[in-house]
Amino acid sequence: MEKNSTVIVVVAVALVGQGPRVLMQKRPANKAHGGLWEFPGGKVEMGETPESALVRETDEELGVALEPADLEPLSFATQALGSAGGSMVLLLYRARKWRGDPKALEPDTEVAWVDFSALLDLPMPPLDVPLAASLIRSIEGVAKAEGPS
Ligand SMILES: Nc1nc2c([nH]c(=O)n2[C@@H]2O[C@H](COP(=O)(O)OP(=O)(O)OP(=O)(O)O)[C@@H](O)[C@H]2O)c(=O)[nH]1
Repeated sequence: MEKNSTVIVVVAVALVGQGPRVLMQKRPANKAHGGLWEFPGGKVEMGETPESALVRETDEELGVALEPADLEPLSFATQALGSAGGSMVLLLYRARKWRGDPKALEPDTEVAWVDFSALLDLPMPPLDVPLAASLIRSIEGVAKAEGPS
């Protein structure tokens, strides 16, 4: 049987604030990965670039305005979609600048600022665990490069 070669591209962003801390979003109970905490974002739609999809998703979900130039590619993770084939690729960006105070605008979602020290204790979808670890390492790398304060 011919395998499905569809690749679903999902984009997500780590909004990083002082602390450091990161904005996480709780998924609606009735959706895939319901009740788990993830990075805000969603699927890239036809005609969009990954960056324009993220600008749209963060506007819709959080009411924040991101500039594509402020999106730093950070890491990615992939997952097979099941026996029919196909896969999902999750691209994680990092942003330190945005306009607006993030709020949970979608029904049945929550947002929370999470200290990096507590991030890996959150219940997250499986793909987010290595991505969260990459995020923590990236900030530790910045702290080392900048030297003791
Ligand atoms: N946004 C986002 N989605 C993630 C993350 N980790 C992860 O496994 N996913 C999965 O990627 C998929 C993204 O779908 P979504 O439902 O958020 O996308 P969307 O906003 O375009 O939704 P829709 O298809 O319901 O309209 C979901 O299966 C979601 O569970 C993450 O950190 N952020």
